[in-house]
Order: sequence, then C-alpha cells, then structure tokens
Amino acid sequence: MTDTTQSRGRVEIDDVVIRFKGKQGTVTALERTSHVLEPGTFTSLIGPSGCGKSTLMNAIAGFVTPAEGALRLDGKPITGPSPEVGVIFQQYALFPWFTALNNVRFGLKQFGLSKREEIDRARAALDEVGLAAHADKYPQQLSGGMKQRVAIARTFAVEPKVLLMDEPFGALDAQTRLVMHDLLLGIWRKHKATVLFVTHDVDEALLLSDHVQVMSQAPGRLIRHYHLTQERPRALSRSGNELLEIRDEILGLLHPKTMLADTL
Ligand SMILES: Nc1ncnc2c1ncn2[C@@H]1O[C@H](COP(=O)(O)OP(=O)(O)OP(=O)(O)O)[C@@H](O)[C@H]1O
Repeated sequence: MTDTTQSRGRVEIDDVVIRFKGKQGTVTALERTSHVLEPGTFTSLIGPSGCGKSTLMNAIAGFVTPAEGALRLDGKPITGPSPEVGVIFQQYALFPWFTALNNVRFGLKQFGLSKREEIDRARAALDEVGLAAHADKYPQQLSGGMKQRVAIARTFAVEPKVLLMDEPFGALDAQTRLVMHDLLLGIWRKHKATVLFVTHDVDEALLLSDHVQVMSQAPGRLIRHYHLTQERPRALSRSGNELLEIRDEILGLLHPKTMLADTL
C-alpha cells in the first residue's frame, strides 16, 4: 500500500527556466534549475538581489509560468495558485478592515465550513501563534510581529502542504525575529508542511533550515547546497561550530570581492 504521507508536499523543480518579456527584450529571471523539496523539509534560498529567488517562489505558488521545464507538487503539474500552497510575504497582506479573527477566517472561506467551524478553526490558529487575546483587534492596532503572526495563522489554518515564505521577517527588529523563528519552527514541526524560505540573512537561514540553497548572481541558478543536521534550537555563537564555517563560505559566495579585499 502506498504511504500517502510520504508524498505530502513533494515539490519537483524540473529543468525550469523563467523569462520575462519587457521593453528592453526578454530577461532570463531564472537559469535552468532542477531541485526537489522533500516533504516536510525546511529549505532556505539565499542569493544576491535580483537573482530570481522571488521568481522561483512565485512559480511554485503558480503565479508565474516557466518558459521551459515543469513544476510538480506530489507528481501533479502546478498550473496555478492552489490552497495546497500557502504564501507569506514580507508585507503582511492583511485586510485592514477585518479584525485578526476575520483575516484568518477569510482564508478559510473556500472550504465551505459552517460559520461556527470557521470561527473555531480561526480561533485555534490564532491561539497557536499566541494571539488568542487579540482576535478582535484590527491590523493597525497590532505590532509588526503580531501582524506577521496573523498572516502565519491565516496560512496554517488552511493546512497547506507547502509553505512559501518570501523574507517574512525582513521588516521586523532583531529581537522580534528571534521570537518569530521559535514560533515558526514550532508550528512547522506540528503541521509538517514543506517550507521554502527566502532570506537575505545567512544567520537566519542557518538557524532555521534543513537545507540551504545558495543562488548565483542574476540570472540566478543554484550554486551550492548545504544539508544541515544540527539539532534545533541552534546558536551561532560557539566557536568550533560547523555552522560558523558554513556561514563564512556562504558569505564568500555572496560577496566574493569583499572577501578578497579582507584577505589582502
Ligand atoms: N514580472 C516581472 N516582469 C519583468 N521582470 C521581472 C518580473 N519579476 C521579476 N523580474 C526580473 O527578474 C529578475 C529576478 O527578480 P526576483 O524578484 O525574482 O529577484 P530576487 O532574487 O527575489 O530579488 P530581491 O532579493 O531583490 O527581492 C530581476 O531581474 C527582475 O527585474
């Protein structure tokens, strides 16, 4: 018998090339790329500005169609947006005229639940992100971290197989980011979604991920893969920690000229 949990959230990026047509002609936003995101894994994507990180994410979300190659979720072609793939952006994308509870309920509308079920599920999701007491507040009454918690609750309430996060904590201060890391790892473990996480912050990638994929300058392609097996929660402060060596390598890949200047 097939174990369906084994195929829950497997993303295949198969020889994908993405191009955009503009006034100056056609731009290659993503060079030929192949990769598999295994179910339930947490992968960070890191690379220089404009290398195609968001483009790859948008293609997996079904917002952008590759010029060549194929994207599949659990063996089925990705042909457009679907509730199986959740997306969280840096900007919280909450409706200002809805309370936190109703923002989460909005994501559940597509499932035809009764009003009671919808409210119960939305409340449970807000509870998971520590916002049960703020359910009736509007986004403008919430801090940046709280708004992003609402966005996380809204996305996980739908139980997506895959969660795409595009610099989700980029607008938050360092302390709030750390709190959000713990929160995200806790919820991810519980829901077992496959996560693809775009960040500019190497430390964030190392603290959170099972896999780190480094991309080249534009037009981007995957140039280095790290499989991180260290137990979480992780710290980057202890010397002798192999994560520190990986951090230096990644910084060298991202800023080769700076590294060279430092050694002269
Ligand atoms: N809709 C679009 N139309 C035309 N060109 C686009 C479009 N979206 C992205 N591009 C181009 O594709 C390339 C990759 O952009 P993308 O936003 O994916 O990079 P990124 O790695 O996410 O950058 P950043 O880290 O700065 O957010 C860039 O040259 C960008 O200008």
